[in-house]
Amino acid sequence: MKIQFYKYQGTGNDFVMIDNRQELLSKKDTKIVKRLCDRKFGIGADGLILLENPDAEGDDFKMLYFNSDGNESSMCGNGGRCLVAFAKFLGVIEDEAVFTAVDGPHKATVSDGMVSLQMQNVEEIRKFGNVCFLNTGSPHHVVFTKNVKDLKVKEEGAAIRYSDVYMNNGGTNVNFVEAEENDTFLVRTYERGVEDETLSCGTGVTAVAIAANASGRTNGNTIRLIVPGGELSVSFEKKEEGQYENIWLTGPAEQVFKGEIEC
Ligand SMILES: N[C@H](CCC[C@H](N)C(=O)O)C(=O)O
Repeated sequence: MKIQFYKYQGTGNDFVMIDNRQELLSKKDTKIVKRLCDRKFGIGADGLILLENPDAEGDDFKMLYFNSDGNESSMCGNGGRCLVAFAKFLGVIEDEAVFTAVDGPHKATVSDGMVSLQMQNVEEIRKFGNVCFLNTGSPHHVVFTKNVKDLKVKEEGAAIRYSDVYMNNGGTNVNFVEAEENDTFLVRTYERGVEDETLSCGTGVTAVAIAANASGRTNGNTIRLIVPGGELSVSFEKKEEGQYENIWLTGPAEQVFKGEIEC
């Protein structure tokens, strides 16, 4: 069966996007998803996203996210932003969206190629020295360090992701962070389910921004994150210790190409 697909990227985190409202693609076929994401035998992407008809009253659509290993996964922040741009391109929305993803409801706005996505509230942040662990729709280990540009992110990230602490609890994403001038941080991310460094991770930079505030590394509530694929910003409201709400991830989302592929 021929399937039409669109390729999107948000600060270098790239996705195969499929309008699956006719439910042409079987959601559970891990092998197909893995092949479509394969950078040699398929289209190539960090993940694959299905736009589906909404279940919840008042929603514009539903989001299903798959990592490039073919498995359905937790929330993807950059993917959510790209999906909103895709929905606008398809005429499913105009400049605002309400949709449900694996981690619950999301609101978003889109204008001039920039998408702002509201993320789930953060209820708990665990701190160990220069490390924070929190969930922003996906689990993130955040380590504040120096000389991030010299790190071997794939090796060092995998060592943490597969360590006993995380191995038997579903694993984690790993973010290496270096403070720049106040309210700006450099971030490199090892992504679970891609099992490599990605050029950007939306739920990752969201975790970094909140961890920086929670650990006293910034007093700001609008944080600039510089990633290998570009720049994102995260804004939030701190309610109480470890409680953050009204969290918004903002950055570009671009359609790169479209095509058809035999599935
Ligand atoms: N690989 C992540 C999900 C996608 C995260 C990332 N692409 C983002 O933009 O949030 C995980 O399995 O937890």
